[in-house]
Amino acid sequence: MLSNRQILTVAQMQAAEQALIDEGESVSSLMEKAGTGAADWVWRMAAGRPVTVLCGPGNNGGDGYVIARVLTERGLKVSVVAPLEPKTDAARKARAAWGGEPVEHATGSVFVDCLFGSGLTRGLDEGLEHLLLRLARAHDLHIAVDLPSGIDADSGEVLNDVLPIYDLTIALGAWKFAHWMMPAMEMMGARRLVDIGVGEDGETARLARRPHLSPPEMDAHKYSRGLLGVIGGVMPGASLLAARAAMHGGAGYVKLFTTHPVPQAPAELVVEHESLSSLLADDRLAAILIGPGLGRDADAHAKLAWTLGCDLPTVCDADALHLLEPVMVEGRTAPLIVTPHAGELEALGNNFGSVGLDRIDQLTELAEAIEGVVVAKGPDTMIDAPGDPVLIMPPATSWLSAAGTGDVLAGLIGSRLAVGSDSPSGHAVEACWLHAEAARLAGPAFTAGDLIDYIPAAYGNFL
Ligand SMILES: NC(=O)C1=CN([C@@H]2O[C@H](COP(=O)(O)OP(=O)(O)OC[C@H]3O[C@@H](n4cnc5c(N)ncnc54)[C@H](OP(=O)(O)O)[C@@H]3O)[C@@H](O)[C@H]2O)[C@@H](O)CC1
Ligand SMILES: Nc1ncnc2c1ncn2[C@@H]1O[C@H](COP(=O)(O)OP(=O)(O)O)[C@@H](O)[C@H]1O
Ligand SMILES: [K+]
Repeated sequence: MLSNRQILTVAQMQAAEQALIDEGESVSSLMEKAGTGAADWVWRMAAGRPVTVLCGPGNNGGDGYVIARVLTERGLKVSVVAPLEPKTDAARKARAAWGGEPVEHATGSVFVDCLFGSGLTRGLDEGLEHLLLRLARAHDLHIAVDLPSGIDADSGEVLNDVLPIYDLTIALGAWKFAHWMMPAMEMMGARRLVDIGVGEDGETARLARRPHLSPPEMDAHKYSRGLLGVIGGVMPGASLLAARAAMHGGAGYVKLFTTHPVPQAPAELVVEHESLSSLLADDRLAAILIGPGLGRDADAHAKLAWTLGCDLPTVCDADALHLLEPVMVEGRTAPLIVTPHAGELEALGNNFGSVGLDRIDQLTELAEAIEGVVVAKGPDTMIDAPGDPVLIMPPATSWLSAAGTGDVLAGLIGSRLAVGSDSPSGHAVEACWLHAEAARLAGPAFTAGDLIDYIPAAYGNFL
């Protein structure tokens, strides 16, 4: 059965195709499924208007010939541009079955890019880049089959400086990483998946599943729902944002520890100014969040080391990620979640020996090194825990690119960890969904403070 969440590398995709071939499929029969499935989407988009298909030399081009044949049979006017002759048997057969004559150039309504798919090994040369752009400019609607040509399927890297922007990308068989990773995902438009028979493999990366949250138990009380301690520092605003978000994330009780005055703290938030060690000695604490507003001085370092030494379920964000060292996590057994944005991921990489790697490898190596969950934030937020498949969040609104929204997310993760009803990575996923949903409900141009106001409504959408 088609898994609409599975994300495969090119090597995994090839292995999956080989498995189907071993079961009796041929490359041509797979191409027929891929091409007809893609043709259905192109047919809907074209709505009777002329279509131009650009076919490359490999099996992506082969899919293009199947699309051209199917749409011609359905009565559409179809032109094929084929700058390179087909090189694979299946593509040659598909071209013969189409039976038409390619043209040098075409104008029309719908442009279908079947130049290269997952077999792309390098950027497009100047001639192909110009052809692709010229054809794209000559059409109103742009559809990429499997992948836009010119991007690396495994990393999402865009290999040419200028490439078309697509209205629709039709993934074949399974998602590739580029469908959900920046910068490639930005040029894909809507994404649709066509089934060619690739089955479910529990080991591979996947899109994070929308969670189902529960209301408190009938006999719940504030401690049974979870007590979260938020440890602040020199910038009380950031830790206050995190604590306020946490109060709406499911935990029954949130305490903010800070030596600095917090005049804007709401009445419901308990602000503690006593010693950190006495706060951490409270055996009712279910989880700790440390980092937002902490600072990076010696005092902050000492607070972080002490906190991690208490071996409580802990979320480290922001400044804590610059101070975190391998010695601080040694011997810990309680769950640890770190929430770096791109810059903090680099900083952690320097301290934990995962530098010079691509994003996915950096993520997985770091999760191993800290023996905890890594939430690599950004437009393509990814979550990994040692031994688990990498999870990628569906894109959230770009209005989240506002100062302090990371503090809100950290508060939500801490809150879910304090609730403690799922695995630590499950809680990270819940929090990312709550965050994204609150942002969706908040609409345009919100601030981090506004975002917090939408968390209860977002929560309601997951009950
Ligand atoms: N396998 C299956 O069962 C199925 C696969 N399917 C489809 O096949 C696609 C993968 O097919 P594929 O592996 O043939 O790769 P594809 O992307 O068409 O191009 C490779 C060719 O391009 C060449 N080339 C590469 N980069 C280049 C560049 N920059 N500039 C110039 N040339 C370049 C490269 O040769 P090279 O020069 O690198 O030796 C090679 O000749 C996949 O995305 C899906 O659409 C479906 O039909 C379902 C069944
Ligand atoms: N362009 C974007 N699209 C979607 N989400 C984004 C985008 N930019 C940032 N975000 C999200 O907003 C939050 C920003 O966090 P962070 O970078 O730590 O900001 P801050 O430190 O100001 O709080 C993260 O959850 C991140 O995933
Ligand atoms: K393509």
